[in-house]
Amino acid sequence: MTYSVKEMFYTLQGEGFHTGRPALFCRFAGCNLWSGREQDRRTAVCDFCDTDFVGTNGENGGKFHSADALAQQIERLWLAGVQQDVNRFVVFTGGEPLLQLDAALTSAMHARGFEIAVETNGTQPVPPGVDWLCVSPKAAAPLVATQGDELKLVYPQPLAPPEQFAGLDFRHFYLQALDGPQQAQHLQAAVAYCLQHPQWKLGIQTHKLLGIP
Ligand SMILES: C[S@@+](CC[C@H](N)C(=O)[O-])C[C@H]1O[C@@H](n2cnc3c(N)ncnc32)[C@H](O)[C@@H]1O
Ligand SMILES: Nc1nc2[nH]cc(C(=O)O)c2c(=O)[nH]1
Ligand code: SF4
Ligand SMILES: [Mg+2]
Repeated sequence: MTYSVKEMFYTLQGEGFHTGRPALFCRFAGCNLWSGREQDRRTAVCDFCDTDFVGTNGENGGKFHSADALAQQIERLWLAGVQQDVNRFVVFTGGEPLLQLDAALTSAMHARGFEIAVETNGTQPVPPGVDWLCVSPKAAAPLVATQGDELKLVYPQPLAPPEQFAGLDFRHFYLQALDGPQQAQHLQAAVAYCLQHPQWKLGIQTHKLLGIP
């Protein structure tokens, strides 16, 4: 298996349950719900993406020709970032990470002592070895990952209201305001929804507030 990685960076998890936790982010290239090209955004299944996941030209990006080669580079970047080597934590995201993440790579990360988190749109089967699964469903995309650790719904999506997901098997339910020109209104609406439906917590994209990657 060859893995195509857009970028890798050491930062704090900015979103969801593990907000604030130091993590090595591995952003895979490519997604099944958008080409990543602006001219295709209007017609994409997922049209609000805040991320550039095209190609392998980002910081520490590239093609890795085996699970071990990629795991070794993730470990190197982790070690380059930390002073105290504890609590090893990798977040696989993208693009859509479950187009590429496989059992060989989760095994190679576990062999190096990493806890593994995944940020997925929920349209792909989940490989074995994922320690923390965050599913972020998209309206008009089939949801196959109906259980996990946190469900993080970008809000509002008129065709994917929270009630559609409230019965699924997750430990935490977050509404994350849709970032864009209307973000302030979306935040207010998310606050109001959480107040009325205490099953849900407000999720903030804290890295954007902090100005960190
Ligand atoms: C860029 S996606 C990559 C992982 C995966 N493809 C997914 O959609 O979950 C990472 C997270 O950012 C969220 N996200 C993307 N665009 C956003 C936006 N404009 N506002 C708020 N959250 C957004 C996604 O829903 C997802 O939870
Ligand atoms: N700091 C930080 N936290 C994040 N949590 C999820 C992210 C993502 O793009 O998947 C992300 C990201 O891009 N940066
Ligand atoms: S599914 Fe995720 S990576 Fe793909 S376009 Fe949507 S937010 Fe971006
Ligand atoms: Mg992001």
